[in-house]
Amino acid sequence: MSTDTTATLPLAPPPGPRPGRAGSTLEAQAVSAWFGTHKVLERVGLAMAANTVTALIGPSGCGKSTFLRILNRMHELVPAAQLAGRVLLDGDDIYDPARRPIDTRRRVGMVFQKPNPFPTMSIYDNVVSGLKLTGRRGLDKDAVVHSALTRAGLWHEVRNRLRQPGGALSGGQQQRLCIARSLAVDPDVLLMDEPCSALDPTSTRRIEDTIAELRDEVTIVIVTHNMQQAQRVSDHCAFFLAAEGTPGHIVESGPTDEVFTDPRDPRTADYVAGRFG
Ligand SMILES: Nc1ncnc2c1ncn2[C@@H]1O[C@H](COP(=O)(O)OP(=O)(O)OP(=O)(O)O)[C@@H](O)[C@H]1O
Repeated sequence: MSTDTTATLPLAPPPGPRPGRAGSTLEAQAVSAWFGTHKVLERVGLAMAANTVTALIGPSGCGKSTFLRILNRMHELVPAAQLAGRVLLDGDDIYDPARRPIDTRRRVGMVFQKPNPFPTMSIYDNVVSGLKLTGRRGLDKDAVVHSALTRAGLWHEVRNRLRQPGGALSGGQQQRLCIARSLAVDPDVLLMDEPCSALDPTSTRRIEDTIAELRDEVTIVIVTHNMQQAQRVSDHCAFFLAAEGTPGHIVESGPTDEVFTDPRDPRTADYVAGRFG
């Protein structure tokens, strides 16, 4: 790889979705969570089918982000955080003592609310930054960069400036760079915690387009406060609520169309109609 800041990668044809590749199923069973003595989730059960997008919706503080972090073992990094229940990734409990957290985090990637590329690191190095950490050595890095940036919908915008710093990109481009960084380690599941909340409408649409394209190869779980976005991007939807100081729980989950147009629970109807939260 040249150090020329205008360098492009001599690769053709551009890679599309990985052939024969499918996302994984993820299933939470009776998941409860605490921070110290504060119980924030109560026996949450949710099946997230392979190659679907599941949106987690609900008012602030009902435990959506905590639940998301439990799905890739980031919750346990918080001091005094505890949990009960099981999370099955393709049928295997990610909390089995024999399994290493790093293996789960390689298979279950995460994109955060605020784009967080390494700002002084080049675009190229940002994309490959997770490879060593996750034990994926000996790969053709140029091919990984080309593929991950293409799948994140960013390749054509940055192909001529791969050696420029990630921090020089716009907010929306930085978020797609973070998606590319997650994709570079070849995850089966991608968790997204309000990935568009810091972005303008155009950048938001680009990320939503990217989510639609990635559905064929990864299973996606997204937290969003934007009801239109939940309807646009998700196949399934789970409505969380933590009423009056009680721990967060799922009031209702199901196909997104049904949750929005024909909810079973009046609290869901009120929330999706914007009557509270
Ligand atoms: N690191 C932490 N230490 C202690 N309590 C925490 C921590 N993180 C979250 N909490 C608490 O857990 C509860 C659930 O928070 P969480 O961030 O999961 O909710 P949320 O639904 O994602 O909210 P928002 O939509 O505002 O992001 C809240 O009461 C919050 O104060």
